[in-house]
Amino acid sequence: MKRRVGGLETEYGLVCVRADGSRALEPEAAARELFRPVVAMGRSSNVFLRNAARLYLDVGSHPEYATAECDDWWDLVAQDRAGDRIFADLAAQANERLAADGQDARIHLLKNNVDSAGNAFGSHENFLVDRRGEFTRLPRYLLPFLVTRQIVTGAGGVVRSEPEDGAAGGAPAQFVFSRRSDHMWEAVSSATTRTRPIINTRDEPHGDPTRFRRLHVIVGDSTMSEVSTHLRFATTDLVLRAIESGRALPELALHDDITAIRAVARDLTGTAPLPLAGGGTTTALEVQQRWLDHVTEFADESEQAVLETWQRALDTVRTGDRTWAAQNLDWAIKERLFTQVAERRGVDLGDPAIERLDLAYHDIDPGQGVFAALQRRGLAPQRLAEARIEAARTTAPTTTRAHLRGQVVTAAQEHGVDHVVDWTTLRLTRPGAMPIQVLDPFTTELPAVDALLAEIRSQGTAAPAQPMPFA
Ligand SMILES: Nc1ncnc2c1ncn2[C@@H]1O[C@H](COP(=O)(O)OP(=O)(O)OP(=O)(O)O)[C@@H](O)[C@H]1O
Ligand SMILES: [Mg+2]
Repeated sequence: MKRRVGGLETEYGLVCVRADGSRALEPEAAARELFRPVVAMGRSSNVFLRNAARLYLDVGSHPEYATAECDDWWDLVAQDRAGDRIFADLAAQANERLAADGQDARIHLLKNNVDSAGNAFGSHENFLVDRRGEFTRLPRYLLPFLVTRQIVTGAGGVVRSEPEDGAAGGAPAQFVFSRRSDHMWEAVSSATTRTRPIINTRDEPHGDPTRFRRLHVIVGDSTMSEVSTHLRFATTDLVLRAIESGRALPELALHDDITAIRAVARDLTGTAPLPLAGGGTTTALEVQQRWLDHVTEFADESEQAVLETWQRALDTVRTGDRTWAAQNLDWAIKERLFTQVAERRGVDLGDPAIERLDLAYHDIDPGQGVFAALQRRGLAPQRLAEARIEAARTTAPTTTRAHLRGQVVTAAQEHGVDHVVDWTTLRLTRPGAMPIQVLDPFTTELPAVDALLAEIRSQGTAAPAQPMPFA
């Protein structure tokens, strides 16, 4: 597929603490407070916004934002960043209500993947693929790429590895490319939580099932850096295109994906031997470089910047020179930050202060989050213009069917007309209203939608309702 649709689902960690750091509200109660304006406006904790994204409360009290369908990966980053701001505003509003109520309680939303109790939650990438392509052939080529992709796009973090010799004193704390690697239990499966696979095969295309499938990639870390988020989609898209092209591909199937993903996380040199299914070994750096070299053969002019950034990321691991990466890639930004703070305080990386810093890095509150503070000091990237991120809060991507959904939701909100939409369907809730199906994610114009918009405008109340106050 030359043009591909994709979307990113982010589950946020939710904590509500007192000024002394102890827990103030249980997650369920904090989530209820957070979603109060959403439920008041949308009469549900599962709504679609004017930017065509889905905002909802998933099981386990993890607020989730799923971006609209994008076919440009910088658009996707803008839509994702807009989601952070929408949730940051909801949290700020909830905190004002709690304070006005005299409660010593503050909600924090964390765009990360593991909470302090060791529970993992997700950041799922969705890619449209052709039904006729051999879906069953995908994992063989995609898995080695995804297992090793963390050396580029991992969020970084600290784990306590098992001591190799059972020595006393506990396991040493160690910086890793991705903590999520330890929470992956299967390579491919149709479950998302129970066994947590790298690729989820649940067949839910959100489109014409005879033409499309939706590839659901579960392995990614939530990334704060726009460069890291962009690379997750841009590199995977290129690899998918290579697989779809039918040409000869790098044969790098690993002997054991799950053992390998944990080993890759812990090896900051990228050179630890990874046994291949067909005998012999490879390394994380080799797998990534082979794929990069392979896709370079057919990438076009507009993709040169992605190839260069990908190469820079690999060179960082190969040479150990962090100059560029420590200001661009999440794992390297965190590696430098944690190392500096640990040295300054005379503690090791396993110290609780470093764990708190890790959480604060992912706090989406623009005033309290460490990532936002680093951005202000020029130590973390901001590639997208401020205006583009702000516009993405209320404007859907214009090059996919999200454009249609965005128009319908915007008009319905402005005119106070009850409606129900999902990824494929648009309809009014009045009795007898016919649903409009948009089964091709690339559709951006449809006469039936024009008619629906005219109906909404004619039905609308004389004094239009205000759009949702948070987006
Ligand atoms: N045909 C498609 N191909 C690829 N991505 C799609 C397609 N249709 C929708 N998407 C994207 O897939 C994501 C779906 O998010 P959603 O949270 O609803 O996921 P789900 O897997 O269907 O459900 P849940 O998270 O409730 O299990 C969105 O980011 C959306 O933009
Ligand atoms: Mg979801």
